[in-house]
Amino acid sequence: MTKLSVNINKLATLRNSRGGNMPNLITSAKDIESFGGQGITIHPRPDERHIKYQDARELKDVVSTEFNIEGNPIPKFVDLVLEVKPTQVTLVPDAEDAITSNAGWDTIKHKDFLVEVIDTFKKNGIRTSIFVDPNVEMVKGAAETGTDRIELYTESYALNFANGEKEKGIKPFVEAAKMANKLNLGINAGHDLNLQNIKFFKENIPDLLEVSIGHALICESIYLGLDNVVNMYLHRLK
Ligand SMILES: CC(=O)[C@@H](O)[C@H](O)COP(=O)(O)O
Ligand SMILES: NCC(=O)COP(=O)(O)O
Repeated sequence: MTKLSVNINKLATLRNSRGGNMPNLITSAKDIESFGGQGITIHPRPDERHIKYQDARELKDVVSTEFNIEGNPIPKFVDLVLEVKPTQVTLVPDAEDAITSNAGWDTIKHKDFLVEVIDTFKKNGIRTSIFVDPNVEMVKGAAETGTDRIELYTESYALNFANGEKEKGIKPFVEAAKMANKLNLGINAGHDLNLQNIKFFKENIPDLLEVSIGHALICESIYLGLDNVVNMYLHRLK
């Protein structure tokens, strides 16, 4: 079974745009779980433009499914994760000014760093995952870091799928996943997955353990919820 972990970064972006506490992340996380979501993902960035470090602390007390914290393991991120102790930490090599994640780790070049930081998290009972491009050499490098899982960076798949080239898009992911299976690495995936492209991805990736989905899921929730809410307003305005 593939678990769905809902990334709530975008809810925090919306909340922060007005100050105040709407939408409320704690209520939203609980609701997502009550609707069947099997995990909550957050990706606090150094500028805290969406998820704030304090959100991570508060969510820890209410998330009863899997809590996944993603981010670049700079010292303050490492301290936060060690304090919060989520189920899983996903290491992402994103630059401070990145609009969103845009590359996986070079697991060969950064092997020593990754070995050290993964060891720290694992000693604290936190499952580790590292964000990688669908590249067999990077998967082999990931296995050497001691990580429990990899997260396949799916932007290229999503782009190819949207361009009508799903077979071309999925191919490197199938190869990377087969290598991960061979090396006993668990497989997660994420970035730009959506209601259109998720089924084909799931059907083709052997032993896909978890997907984390945020941007599209929140947009789709707006598209699919607008009809209902507009009509609720109209009803009250009668
Ligand atoms: C690692 C990954 O792909 C996601 O965490 C994605 O980067 C979401 O982050 P933003 O919501 O900041 O775009
Ligand atoms: N790890 C990927 C994630 O959490 C969500 O990415 P996206 O769906 O917001 O692109």
